[in-house]
Amino acid sequence: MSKRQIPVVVLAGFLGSGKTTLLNQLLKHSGGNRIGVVVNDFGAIEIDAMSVAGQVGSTVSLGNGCLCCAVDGSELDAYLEKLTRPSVGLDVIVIEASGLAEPQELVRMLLASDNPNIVYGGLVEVVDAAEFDATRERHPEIERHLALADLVVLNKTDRVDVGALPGLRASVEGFADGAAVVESTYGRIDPELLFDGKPKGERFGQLSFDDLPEGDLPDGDLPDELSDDLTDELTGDLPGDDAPDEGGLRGEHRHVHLHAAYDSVSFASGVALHPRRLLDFLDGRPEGLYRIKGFVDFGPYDPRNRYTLHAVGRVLRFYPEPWPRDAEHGTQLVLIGSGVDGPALRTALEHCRDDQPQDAGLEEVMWGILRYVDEREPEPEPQAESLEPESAD
Ligand SMILES: Nc1nc2c(ncn2[C@@H]2O[C@H](COP(=O)(O)OP(=O)(O)OP(=O)(O)O)[C@@H](O)[C@H]2O)c(=O)[nH]1
Repeated sequence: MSKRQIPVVVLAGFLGSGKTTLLNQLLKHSGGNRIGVVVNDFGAIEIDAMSVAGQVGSTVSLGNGCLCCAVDGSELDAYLEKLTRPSVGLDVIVIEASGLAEPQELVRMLLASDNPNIVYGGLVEVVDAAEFDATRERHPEIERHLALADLVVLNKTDRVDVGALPGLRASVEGFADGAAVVESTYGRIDPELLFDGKPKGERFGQLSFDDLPEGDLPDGDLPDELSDDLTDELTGDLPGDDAPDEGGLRGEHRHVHLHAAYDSVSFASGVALHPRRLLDFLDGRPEGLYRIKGFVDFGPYDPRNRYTLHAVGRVLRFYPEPWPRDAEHGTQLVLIGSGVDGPALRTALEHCRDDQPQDAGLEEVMWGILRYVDEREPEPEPQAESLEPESAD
């Protein structure tokens, strides 16, 4: 009797494009589908894993470092093995890649997996509409990612002039090589696009090893010493199927990865941060510091709420929400940037700590922060009841 294989969808997209937001939308409006989630954070503190709704149960976290650099994908295989046990009863698994992952490496791992219970379900690439041109200029690799996508979600259209949207969409479609492009705000897409329904007449879930070399880095873009190796790899040298090449180009140096140019800095503090000091830090953040995310504790300045902080490029937002019951109060931040001075950033954040609050209770201390407060994205009408996931074990 043939068993139904569980589709595994890769959710990719550059830093801050809206992957976690989209994933949370899917989880809330799953239409009765049971979704397993694998989250891959780039920083040492697993902010994404903590930000996924219903994170207990069928969510597993592959933290600290891009999954695309796992040489043989064995860690991923181990998690997929757990998630695909019949007792878990999942209909679909979504892997949220880090914002710097190379999607083709993840796709390759899935295609190479010998887990008989899964089938590769396609690559969804999330694009920040407002940042698309700037990101592409800095990282032309994005064009390559779009070419591999089965579905492109042009997200944050609310941040783009209505008049500019058709041109932007046409540009994205030009790179997307026939894949469906859907526009969204706050990741609100029809969940059917990922589950049963595939965009009619368009490519979805058809990628195979043969497709992966296409649109990948041409030799000319690579340093000479890397190009032969990459060509080998793209022409069928599957991850893990030859002897490790210690000290050679295998693993982290073998392919040119987007995240090679980025560093992450993690900062945690049990001492509350002073709102004004943090704001000064954020106002003066260096240009290369593209992404900041995490949770901030302003202690006595707002004892009821924790503040989720998101900076994407120059956009800064705080989202206050009551501290979860029993949550230990504290600040946890991940900062991701290119050409940034990690120790200096950490020192600057340490200076934001407020050991002896002098002006606690003075409302105006929070005013600066409140200028950046965004209401949580408005909820659309519920489309279906959500389903509480079971434990993966
Ligand atoms: N204006 C606007 N903001 C959005 C939209 N979608 C997401 N955001 C915001 O963009 C920020 C980043 O969103 P995330 O979902 O965390 O992005 P991500 O791709 O998971 O980020 P990384 O995992 O760091 O790569 C958050 O502040 C979101 O609320 C949108 O459609 N419009």
